Amino acid sequence: SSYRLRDALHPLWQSELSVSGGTRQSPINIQWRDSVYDPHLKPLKIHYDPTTCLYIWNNGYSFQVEFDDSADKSVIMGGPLENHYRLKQFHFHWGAINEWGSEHMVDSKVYPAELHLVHWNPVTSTSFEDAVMENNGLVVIGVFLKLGAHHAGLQKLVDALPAVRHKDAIVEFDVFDPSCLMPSCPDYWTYDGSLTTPPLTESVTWIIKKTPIEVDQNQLEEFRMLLFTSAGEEEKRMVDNFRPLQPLMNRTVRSSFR
Ligand SMILES: NS(=O)(=O)c1ccc(NC(=O)NCCO)cc1
Ligand SMILES: [Zn+2]
Repeated sequence: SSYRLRDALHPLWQSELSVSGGTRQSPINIQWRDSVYDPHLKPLKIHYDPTTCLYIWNNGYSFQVEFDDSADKSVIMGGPLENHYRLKQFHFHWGAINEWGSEHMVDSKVYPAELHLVHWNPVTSTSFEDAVMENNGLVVIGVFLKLGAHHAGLQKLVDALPAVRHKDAIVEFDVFDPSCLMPSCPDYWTYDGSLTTPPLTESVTWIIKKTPIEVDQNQLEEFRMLLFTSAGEEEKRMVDNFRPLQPLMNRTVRSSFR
């Protein structure tokens, strides 16, 4: 729709026009009826160790929670994956108002926000930075957020946001289990895509959960009080930090459910 076009020219994405030749870019609109049920897809297995949580910081695009990925402590496996992947970080994308904010869409339905849990393949890469450049080096689990009940698990994260209001602010965040942000429904879609912010590399196996989690208005408002800007600069609210939809091109989205 119209605001998507406006966002394509949003300062954050002026480089948008420079990514030429991409054949598997993200995000996409998932057309439920065009997705193909794949009976070979296994249930996703998630084992996060809350003590691997390190800190939360404002990287100027989003707020991000970083994990200790020096061992196979917080890992995912199963689903469409051939081996295990290590959790590196998670972050969110959201809008200025509840009418938009997610990166992916389902039948053109947009959610107010989207969580991304970013993992890398320690079997084919020696570090996250390497895996960013590897075909299928990364797995990102996408979880939609919808307006509804207060999310108690998220609140611990929200309470830390004032401490990372400005770009490059960082605060220790010791014990947090991101499994609490996962919907209980096991259903997901999966497709081959890319990072949605520079370097936009086409190294991501996306796993998009079908069922959103619920958060309340106050929790979304707290996201919108973060700033893109550093301390001392003219304040710019951190909102609309999502990339516009990208063409599906020659890709099929598979579903784990009928
Ligand atoms: N939004 S997204 O596709 O999940 C994503 C995840 C990681 C990155 N990049 C990243 O973590 N870079 C740090 C060092 O390469 C960019 C976008
Ligand atoms: Zn993201």
